[in-house]
Amino acid sequence: MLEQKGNLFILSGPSGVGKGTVLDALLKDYNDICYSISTTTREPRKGEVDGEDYFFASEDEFKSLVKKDEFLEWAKVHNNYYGTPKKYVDKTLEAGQDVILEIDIQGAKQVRDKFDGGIFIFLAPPSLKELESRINKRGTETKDAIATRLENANKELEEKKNYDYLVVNDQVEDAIKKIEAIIIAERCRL
Ligand SMILES: Nc1ncnc2c1ncn2[C@@H]1O[C@H](COP(=O)(O)OP(=O)(O)OP(=O)(O)O)[C@@H](O)[C@H]1O
Ligand SMILES: Nc1nc2c(ncn2[C@@H]2O[C@H](COP(=O)(O)O)[C@@H](O)[C@H]2O)c(=O)[nH]1
Repeated sequence: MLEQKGNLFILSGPSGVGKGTVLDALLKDYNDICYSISTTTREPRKGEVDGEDYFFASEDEFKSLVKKDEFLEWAKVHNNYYGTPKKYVDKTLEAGQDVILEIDIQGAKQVRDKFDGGIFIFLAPPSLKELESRINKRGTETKDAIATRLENANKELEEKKNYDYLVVNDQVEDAIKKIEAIIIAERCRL
């Protein structure tokens, strides 16, 4: 068979919809898809590990990486900076391995503009009420931060029309199955 580059999958959707939950479960089944660890200026949450969940950086460090053009995309999301390290993505795809990004909607837009052939999956909540309940239940944000995330979610949901696939995260297991089906189908694409 001819040497082939890997596929770039982009999983996006509003905060609290369950991107992390779905992706963690998916990656347990798929050890041949590489998760790109983002850099962020957000404070680590309890239990989060530097270099596993995120590369945690100061705002100065982040801005210096932006200046050096180290990010495939970056954005200010809910008052913190987040970016996808470019070198990791390039080198992994070149090696023929698939990569998945879990990023916000602004970042996904940048990848769409810059990268040819990405596969964009929008993860949507069954309702805004359910989204609010999930963020509240997670309990990792302050009241103000939750309000910002929900306000942003209203606008973000309008973006789903620009994606290749729409997956509603009602039951985690069903959402995982649908994303697995997308990955398999894309791997068979001629
Ligand atoms: N299908 C589901 N049904 C009920 N609860 C869910 C479902 N999917 C995820 N959750 C819960 O919703 C909360 C938010 O999920 P998660 O942290 O994965 O969202 P996220 O989209 O990654 O958020 P963020 O963008 O803020 O990082 C978690 O407490 C998670 O357990
Ligand atoms: N544009 C980017 N968005 C990213 C990246 N990594 C994560 N994210 C998104 O940020 C929000 C908040 O995440 P949280 O961990 O603080 O809850 C969420 O929508 C993530 O998908 C990135 O590299 N670029």
